[in-house]
Amino acid sequence: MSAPTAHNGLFLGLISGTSVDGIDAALVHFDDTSAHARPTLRFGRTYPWPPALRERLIMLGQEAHAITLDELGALDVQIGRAFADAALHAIRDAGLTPEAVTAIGSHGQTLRHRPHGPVPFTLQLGDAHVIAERCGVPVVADFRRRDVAAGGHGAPLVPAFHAAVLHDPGEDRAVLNLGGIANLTLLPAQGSVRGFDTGPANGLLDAWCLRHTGQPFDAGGGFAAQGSAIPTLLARLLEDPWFALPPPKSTGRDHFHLGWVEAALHGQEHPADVQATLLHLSVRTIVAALQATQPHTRRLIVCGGGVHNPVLMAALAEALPGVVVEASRAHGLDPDFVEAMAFAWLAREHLAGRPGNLPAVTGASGPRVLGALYPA
Ligand SMILES: Nc1ncnc2c1ncn2[C@@H]1O[C@H](COP(=O)(O)OP(=O)(O)OP(=O)(O)O)[C@@H](O)[C@H]1O
Ligand SMILES: CC(=O)N[C@H]1[C@@H]2OC[C@@H](O2)[C@@H](O)[C@@H]1O[C@H](C)C(=O)O
Repeated sequence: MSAPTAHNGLFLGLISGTSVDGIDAALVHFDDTSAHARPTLRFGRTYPWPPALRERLIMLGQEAHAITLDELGALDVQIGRAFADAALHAIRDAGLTPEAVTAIGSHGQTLRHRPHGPVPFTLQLGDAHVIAERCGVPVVADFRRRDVAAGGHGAPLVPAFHAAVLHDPGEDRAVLNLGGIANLTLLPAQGSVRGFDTGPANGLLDAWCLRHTGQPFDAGGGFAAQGSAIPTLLARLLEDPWFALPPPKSTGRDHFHLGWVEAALHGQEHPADVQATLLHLSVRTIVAALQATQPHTRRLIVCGGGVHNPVLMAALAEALPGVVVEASRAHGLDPDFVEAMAFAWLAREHLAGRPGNLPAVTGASGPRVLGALYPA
């Protein structure tokens, strides 16, 4: 079989994000071979995790849960199988066969993200050999570690894709991903792209909501709307020194988890008020970061699951008078599949031999081709 090239058109992006809410699959067509080719989402769907595997992943992501080497090895394969199943379903559900797909870009599942310290690392599992074997399609995977090896955070990676498809020379824009963690991409009309994580978003909202209502997420923001933010709690949470760090910066659920919230509670708080406080924590940290880094932003383009939370979206718009706050759909990008599309794009950049990272975003010492190729 000949090696895949960036000249072929259809790529499949796969990711499970920090919310572990499902495996997003996006079949993306690119209209030419350049990095700025227009991507079209041909098919996007989120496939559920096997419930026991999801439960274990959430538990492992929350705090310092111990894991044996045996379990780690098995998890890598189990996640790889779940990703392969999602890929095969997506290809079939789109009415295609694997031969139609040039390559799969698989992010895998982040289990730990520790880009600081004497031995910086980031760990995504989901054995790409298993995906290539089961799908019969070349896979590009392990996108973050080369950037970390080059002194970067290995995250966020999606700003390069945002820049390729959403930059407008006529206005200062920003793109906000409201995932488990929130991250911003700054797209000034002129000047270089920047991007960084701003802190927790849906991850904490989901965890608190599950504990107090039994529901996996706060559908429509109804639970938060029953309460009011508690100013003293909000102030205590904002004291976390991570928020004051300058970019480049990235974080994960191993930092912002339920234990982190509990450490700031007195115990008398009404659960709905805590939910509202966590929602406003996301808004405050996003808005503060945007105002500090690109104060003249005209348009904030929002993607990620948080666009479906009207309470969160309204609070953001209210905190940003003069800024157009809109979901990415207004720009032809389904907000639920922007990240998966980005990993389809990153696979394509790998095959083209082009760097996928932006050193100004991740802090890496230079541009690097990201990921490794696992042949079909
Ligand atoms: N109808 C809704 N109402 C409120 N929140 C919603 C709704 N639909 C989705 N969400 C939120 O979006 C989350 C999923 O978002 P998304 O898939 O963007 O996260 P992720 O990709 O896992 O995170 P990350 O970008 O940090 O990796 C859900 O866990 C939930 O909190
Ligand atoms: C280590 C890791 O998985 N980070 C995620 C997480 O989820 C959102 C934010 O934190 C972002 O930094 C990143 O994901 C997206 C896909 C990115 O790399 O741009």
